[in-house]
Amino acid sequence: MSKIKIAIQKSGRLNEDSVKILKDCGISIDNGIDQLKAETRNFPMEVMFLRNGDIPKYLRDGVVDIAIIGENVLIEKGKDIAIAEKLNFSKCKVSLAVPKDFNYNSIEDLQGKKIATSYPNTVTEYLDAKGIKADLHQISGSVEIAPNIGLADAICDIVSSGSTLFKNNLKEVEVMLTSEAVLAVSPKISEDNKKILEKLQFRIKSVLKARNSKYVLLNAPNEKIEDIVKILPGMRSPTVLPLAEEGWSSIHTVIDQDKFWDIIDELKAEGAEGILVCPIEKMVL
Ligand SMILES: Nc1ncnc2c1ncn2[C@@H]1O[C@H](COP(=O)(O)OP(=O)(O)OP(=O)(O)O)[C@@H](O)[C@H]1O
Ligand SMILES: O=P(O)(O)OC[C@H]1O[C@H](OP(=O)(O)OP(=O)(O)O)[C@H](O)[C@@H]1O
Ligand SMILES: [Mg+2]
Repeated sequence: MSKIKIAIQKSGRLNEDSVKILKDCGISIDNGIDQLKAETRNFPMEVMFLRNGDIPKYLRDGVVDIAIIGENVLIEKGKDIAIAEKLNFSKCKVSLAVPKDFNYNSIEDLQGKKIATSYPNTVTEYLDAKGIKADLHQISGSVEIAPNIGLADAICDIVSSGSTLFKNNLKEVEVMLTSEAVLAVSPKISEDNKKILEKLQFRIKSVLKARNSKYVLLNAPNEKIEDIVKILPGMRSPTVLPLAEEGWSSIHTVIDQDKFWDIIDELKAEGAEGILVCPIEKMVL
């Protein structure tokens, strides 16, 4: 039977969440930590542990069928590679930054300047579109230190909390792109493995949907049910069950995590009591 080959990052920012999402999809990896390759239980899959930056080439060559990779890396060196699913973790930006005392007004201020980066294609494309010519200095890490040691006037690198920029006395001046972890697909994937990919994607969608949803139970007087149901954006319509106490009901529904606190305030105002909020493990739609 065919097995799909998936690449995940060997170590670094993406590794833990990549292993976790596979686990939440019911796929456990047999002792992958110090190996480059591991088998999985319960699913026709082989896992390769690779460097994030090398993965686009392995996908292009068909050495692996799919991969969990930072979208920013695909934009930099894998524009020909398709994204099957966005995974909602490792969210970051790729930005241009300059020293805090640089009097920056517009991108024109970078004309002819020296920019240090690990993302030369992304920067070149961004600057070309704005008619700016800069002198790129490609380095593979610790980019934020470049202006302080006189290596560059500006930098382009990943920004998340902004604390690395802050510590190095830099300020973000242009956000070139936003990124998150994605499931990418090799253009050479076989028909058999495409079917396995479909199964995996179905599981991933259920896991992601569940992560973003909460199961809510609450009690309310019967005369308030209609108003409360109007507030609740459930999967279909909420479940309403009578309580042992005459005149009261229990209402059950699923709501988006992001909307949760706003909705809770409205529910309380309508007389809801005993509100319970529970995590959901999987949501099959
Ligand atoms: N501070 C951050 N916050 C959120 N996501 C990040 C952050 N830094 C990096 N990422 C994301 O995680 C990916 C992997 O970053 P990491 O620093 O672990 O590896 P790397 O050194 O870029 O790659 P390699 O695996 O090739 O050594 C990046 O491409 C980006 O998508
Ligand atoms: O805005 P922040 O939250 O500070 O995150 C941004 C930093 O995170 C990444 O580095 P990482 O810590 O992965 O180290 P690395 O350079 O060794 O990859 C990235 O290269 C930035 O330097
Ligand atoms: Mg890094």
